[in-house]
Amino acid sequence: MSDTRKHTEVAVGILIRQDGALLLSTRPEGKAYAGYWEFPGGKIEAGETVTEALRRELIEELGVTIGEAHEWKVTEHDYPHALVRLHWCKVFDWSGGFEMREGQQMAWQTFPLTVSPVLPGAYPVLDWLEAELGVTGA
Ligand SMILES: Nc1nc2c([nH]c(=O)n2[C@H]2C[C@H](O)[C@@H](COP(=O)(O)OP(=O)(O)OP(=O)(O)O)O2)c(=O)[nH]1
Repeated sequence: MSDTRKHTEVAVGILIRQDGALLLSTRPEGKAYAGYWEFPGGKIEAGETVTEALRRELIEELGVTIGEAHEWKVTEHDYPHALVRLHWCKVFDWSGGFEMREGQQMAWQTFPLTVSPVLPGAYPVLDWLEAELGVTGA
């Protein structure tokens, strides 16, 4: 029953470059929605904070060590494979190279996005980001 499904907690990083571009990457083969574009991140493991999980995931996936992660929004999405709770963090500082350690593709994006398809769980956040950049941009 849907109201008894347990949420999978996920930490997601919105890496924002100085020019305002956002980092998206593709989901590796073998995962649900393989090939879809998403913000980097992954499941929070037992005992981890959102920030700790995000830091670990970005090292594992991209070889990037993040500075401060600013927890921004929490959203939920009900997929056939999982009911996820997404903890969105903005990140402005990082160090290290971008190595696609899981064979992903990456792209720095501004609006309108030029990559697709994007994971549906990211749609609301993309709308908020686009609205913000519309206000603060230019
Ligand atoms: N990373 C990320 N996950 C997202 C986004 N939007 C969205 O709905 N999700 C969902 C998809 C997945 O169900 C879940 C993330 O889980 P995952 O399977 O990618 O995490 P993981 O890397 O820890 O996976 P694994 O080690 O278990 O293979 O969150 C997004 O923009 N980025």
